[in-house]
Amino acid sequence: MADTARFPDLTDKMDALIATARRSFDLRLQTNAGGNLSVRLGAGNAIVIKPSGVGFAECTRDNLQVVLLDGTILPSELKPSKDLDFHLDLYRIRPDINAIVHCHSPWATGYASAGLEIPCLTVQTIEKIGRMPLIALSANGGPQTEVEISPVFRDPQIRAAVLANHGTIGVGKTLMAAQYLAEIIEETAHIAYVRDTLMAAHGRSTADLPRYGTAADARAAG
Ligand SMILES: O=C(CO)[C@@H](O)[C@@H](O)COP(=O)(O)O
Repeated sequence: MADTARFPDLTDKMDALIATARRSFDLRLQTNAGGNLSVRLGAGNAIVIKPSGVGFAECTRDNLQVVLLDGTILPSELKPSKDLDFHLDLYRIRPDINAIVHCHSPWATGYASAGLEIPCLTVQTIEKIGRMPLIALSANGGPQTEVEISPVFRDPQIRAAVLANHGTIGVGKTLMAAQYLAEIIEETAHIAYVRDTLMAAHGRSTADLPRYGTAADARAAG
């Protein structure tokens, strides 16, 4: 494990990442060895990231990877996540991002596989997320990389996105903030499916729905 002299918060950030990964696994946002998550170290120029091929429930202080923002991988028996490059690029272009949770949560990935952007249809989702763009697969039809992901997150308002046929990304100032977004994305996809199914069954259209927004919207409307 990299030395704590160089990164005094290393152990704390590793333990936070392990706890976040376990929470995702326990909530079934991510099973098997898919998905990945990372957190920026206090020094600012390095991150801790899940090792490639290791499941969220199997992350330990010994297998987590430390990588500098310039791409230098600190010595380890394992390799960092296959998605390392998009994680690093997001930290470089968005100083406000200190944590990233990427998972293949089923309801959201179902929407993403249907080519549908998940509607931010609850007041909480409007308030916490605002909009979660659907990001297309890479030009060769493979998983999205920083080429597709970074341009979307250059908008400082974007804190969540859905990857077509792949999964979701939540970013935040802390791992818990990013994790909460991963949970809200999944919950919103499930709620949207229930709403759309019930409306179709009752012959209703979204035109029948009331205008709504956040409490701030309501106050502003007077
Ligand atoms: O789905 C994808 C492809 O990028 C990844 O999230 C998934 O395979 C996990 O890869 P890693 O174990 O992080 O290397």
